[in-house]
Amino acid sequence: MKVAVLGAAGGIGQPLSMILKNNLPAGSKLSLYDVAPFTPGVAKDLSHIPTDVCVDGFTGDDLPKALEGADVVVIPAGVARKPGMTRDDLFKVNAGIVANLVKNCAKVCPKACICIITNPVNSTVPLAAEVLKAEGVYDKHRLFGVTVLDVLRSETFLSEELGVSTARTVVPVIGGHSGTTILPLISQVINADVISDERIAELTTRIQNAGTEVVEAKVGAGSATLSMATAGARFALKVVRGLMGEPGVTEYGYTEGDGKYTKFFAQRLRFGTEGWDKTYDIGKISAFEQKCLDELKDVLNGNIKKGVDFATEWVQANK
Ligand SMILES: NC(=O)C1=CN([C@@H]2O[C@H](COP(=O)(O)OP(=O)(O)OC[C@H]3O[C@@H](n4cnc5c(N)ncnc54)[C@H](O)[C@@H]3O)[C@@H](O)[C@H]2O)C=CC1
Ligand SMILES: O=C([O-])CC(=O)C(=O)O
Repeated sequence: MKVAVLGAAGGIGQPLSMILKNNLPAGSKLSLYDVAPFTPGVAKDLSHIPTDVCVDGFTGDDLPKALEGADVVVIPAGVARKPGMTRDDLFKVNAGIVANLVKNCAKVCPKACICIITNPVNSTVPLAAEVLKAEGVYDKHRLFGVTVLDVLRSETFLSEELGVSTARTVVPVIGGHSGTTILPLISQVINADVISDERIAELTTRIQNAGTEVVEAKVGAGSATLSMATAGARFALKVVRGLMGEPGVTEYGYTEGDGKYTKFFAQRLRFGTEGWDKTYDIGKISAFEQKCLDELKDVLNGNIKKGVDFATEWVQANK
């Protein structure tokens, strides 16, 4: 397997690449690309870790070299939030970055599974889909928005709440990846019936605002990087396991599914040898969760439209 990380020299990119170097199957290749000129140095640094994963670093005009033969591309390239900003405020800068990187993927590794971390994920993923369509290579089973950090946070907060190990805490998180579009299904957590409705509402809000909690605590130095690197690696390694033919590997991710709720929607996916091959129904949800789900659809649809509209213009301008 070859995994390329675009934005590999950044706050997420470096620890994500380190986790991948330490955990990809023996014989894999890890390819790092970033506009930062020291990216080959990050690769050199990682290359001294004794695992059977070969690392290469690229910058500048060498993006095609970085992408050559990639099976999985993970994209954390772009700017991060500062206090007072919403994820949507990042769109202006990050939309063009994602469009350009994805166009390169379409040309060099059209069959790669692309995992987008760059915010606002709710919009950058539909945007990427349009760019891939314009290049004639879009396959909805191979394009993902990485929303699994919401799952990690939910596992942490719910295990603290219930006093049980994180290893035994499973929390589905559906919808999207910003504010009220993040919908943890706390009613489905084992023993959640001991948590009051009021407390469930508080926990839901905390999970929805957890990114902002980190942005504020980092006082201007960026947003979640280490927890995100952990989440991004968990996701990418599962995509790899699916591609390698391991049965029954699942995770939550934001993709173009069956359109039951919104065109792009985060839900549990199963990974196969051609990308995701099955989405799981959200199951029985509480009245509170149903109300949240009804309300998030308009917001998410607006975010999706924003990405599609941008891509339509971008594709015309960059023919
Ligand atoms: N999906 C999620 O759950 C999360 C997403 N994020 C998002 O991830 C993105 C990256 O965050 P950080 O790593 O903290 O930011 P960062 O600023 O530390 O790193 C971003 C990296 O992207 C690189 N970059 C910029 N333009 C590029 C281009 N055209 N090609 C290649 N590389 C390029 C920069 O040189 C930098 O090294 C942000 O948009 C942030 O909002 C952050 C946390 C969670
Ligand atoms: O909040 C942000 O800007 C970064 C992010 O997506 C998260 O931490 O969930």
